[in-house]
Amino acid sequence: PTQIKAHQPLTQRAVRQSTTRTSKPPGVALKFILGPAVLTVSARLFCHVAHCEADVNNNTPVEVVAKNPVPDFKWHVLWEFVKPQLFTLVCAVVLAFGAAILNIQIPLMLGDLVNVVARYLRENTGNYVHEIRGPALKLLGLYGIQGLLTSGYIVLLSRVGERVAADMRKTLFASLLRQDVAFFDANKTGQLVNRLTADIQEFKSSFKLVISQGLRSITQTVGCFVSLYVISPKLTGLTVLVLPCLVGAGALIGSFLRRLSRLAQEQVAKATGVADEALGNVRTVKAFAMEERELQLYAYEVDKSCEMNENLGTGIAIFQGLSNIALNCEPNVLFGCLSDCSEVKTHNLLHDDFSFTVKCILSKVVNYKSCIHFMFRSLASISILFGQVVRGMSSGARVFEYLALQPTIPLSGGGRIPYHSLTGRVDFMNVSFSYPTRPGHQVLQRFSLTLPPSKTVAIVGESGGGKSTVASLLERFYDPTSGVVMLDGLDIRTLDLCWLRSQVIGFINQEPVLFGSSVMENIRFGKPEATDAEVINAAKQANAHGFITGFPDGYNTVVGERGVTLSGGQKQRIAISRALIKNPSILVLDEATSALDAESERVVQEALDRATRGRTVLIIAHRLSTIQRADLICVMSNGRIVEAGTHVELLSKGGYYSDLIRRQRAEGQK
Ligand SMILES: Nc1ncnc2c1ncn2[C@@H]1O[C@H](COP(=O)(O)OP(=O)(O)OP(=O)(O)O)[C@@H](O)[C@H]1O
Repeated sequence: PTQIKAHQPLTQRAVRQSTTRTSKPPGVALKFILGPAVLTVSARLFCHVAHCEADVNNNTPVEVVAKNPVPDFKWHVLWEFVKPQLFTLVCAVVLAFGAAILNIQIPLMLGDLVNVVARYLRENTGNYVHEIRGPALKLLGLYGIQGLLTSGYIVLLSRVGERVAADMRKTLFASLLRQDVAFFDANKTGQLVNRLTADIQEFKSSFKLVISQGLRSITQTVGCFVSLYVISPKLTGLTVLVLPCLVGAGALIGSFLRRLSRLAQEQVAKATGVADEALGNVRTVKAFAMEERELQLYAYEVDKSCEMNENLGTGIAIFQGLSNIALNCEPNVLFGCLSDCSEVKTHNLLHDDFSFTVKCILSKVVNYKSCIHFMFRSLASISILFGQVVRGMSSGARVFEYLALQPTIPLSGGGRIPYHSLTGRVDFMNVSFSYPTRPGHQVLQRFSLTLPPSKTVAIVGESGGGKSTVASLLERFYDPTSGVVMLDGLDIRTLDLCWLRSQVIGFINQEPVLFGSSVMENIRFGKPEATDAEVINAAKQANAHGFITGFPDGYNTVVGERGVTLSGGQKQRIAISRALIKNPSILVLDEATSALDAESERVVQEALDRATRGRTVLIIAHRLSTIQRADLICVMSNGRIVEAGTHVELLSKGGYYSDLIRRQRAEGQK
């Protein structure tokens, strides 16, 4: 049996396993009824806690965004997107309204036509063709105009929908790119991409459907209502009394369904996140033969989202069923009251002829009943639309939630130091820091360090000691919880961040990430306005020109997603070229050679030695051999500098550094 199991296709096994994992516990329906309520209460509590912790640390409470389960749908934000399309939208609405009015006219015209046919059949006199021509042509004309109006409003409406969706996508993408690094620590990429794609798609579909179908149903309802009033004002009054109760009950169930929808959409985004992570790291997944586990994880999340969406579907179905029952029963209840209706009594008094009275009332009743049925059918289709409104609004709310986010570290604004007077001196003064996603864990504690202009400072120390965090603070990926980082004596929080990152600091890390475009574009990423000659010059400085020109397509070689078609050393040298092209005053090398083999390291090190000349350099190093020539070496432990000096000074001290060197040599000999 084990063997048979081993040969089962992955999908079947994963699906089976995930089914067992997600098999419904008893009372699952209850969970979904109580769940949202409990979540709302608990989310409020937790949000509060997260907020308090973040406040204590003076950091962005990023979790608040991630944990807030029900963002509100903000009409004013929608208005901002719709405003530029207002003229087109109004035209679409007018055309749709015209089409709906004609829709009401068509049965009446059809009635005229049928009357002519019936009269001719009954009396068999007159010129049939002559008599039928008028109503028939009118009806044909009506069909034609109705068709034109319908095409017109669909064209306009789809234009509005597409443009609103495109604007939303662009604005949301811009808003996401603006966010702090801490925001990306707290939110999975797949979930963010889901908001850009699935949520906006859902919102767009709902938007278009609600306007086209909603307008038709509402117009028909209003048209029928007027007809009802003409037939019997009293019965219509009774209807008006009953309707608000139905609408109130509907709104109540609606808010519950919206919450359910929101949870279901969150779950879909979570499943996308799992797939995104697995596909994005497919080499690691394959290297560990983890395809099956990833599939199980994905199947588990998909099953959960399927279950939640089924529950939502059941909720919507129950709601629509109930509203249909209510809408269909209402006319009958009204007619139950008809015997009591004074209109009937008046008819009885006025007309002694009982059969005449019955005929009059019956025709009125039939008219009223068919009219009210037509109206309730329209109302029923509005209630069906309601499901779409629920989904559309919660998708919209999810999009708007991220649009409203303001980064705590603004990308632009602040001062710039003129290039000729910039020395590149950096001071960390009493910096304490904890990551916003882990506010209780202090990574740096009253950390102080100076990077003198044009000198090389290396930080070494145990793993997790906070070395990379120092580099992140210099790049201003995060702001210190307390203390200050200064550039040429100015707090970097007062400087223009865009200038700082694009012109002052060059950053090269252990695993350089390239984009799936050409070598030329990847290097130019460091300075978009750079000429081809500048790109080639930067590549020469980084020892990259030789291998690039060795490729058949030279600088036009496409490097594949994240640079998969290049070796580690080649990627690193392109990353160095990318950093050098902006001619930065400060270079940060975060373990830039630690992922390379000895030969690649030698070539890259050569490039780095050339690149670091005349600049302020911060090297975060694992391999101590690469930093021996640094002007200052600092040993970090638990977020503090415990030892500092040159290689020779530190060796002679016989402290932490010499201990590290000894350990590394011992590891190398093993
Ligand atoms: N984005 C993050 N969110 C939360 N905690 C983080 C984050 N990045 C790092 N940390 C934590 O901060 C501490 C310091 O990490 P850091 O990467 O600065 O150490 P390091 O000295 O560079 O380690 P290594 O030499 O292994 O790269 C670690 O405990 C780590 O778990």
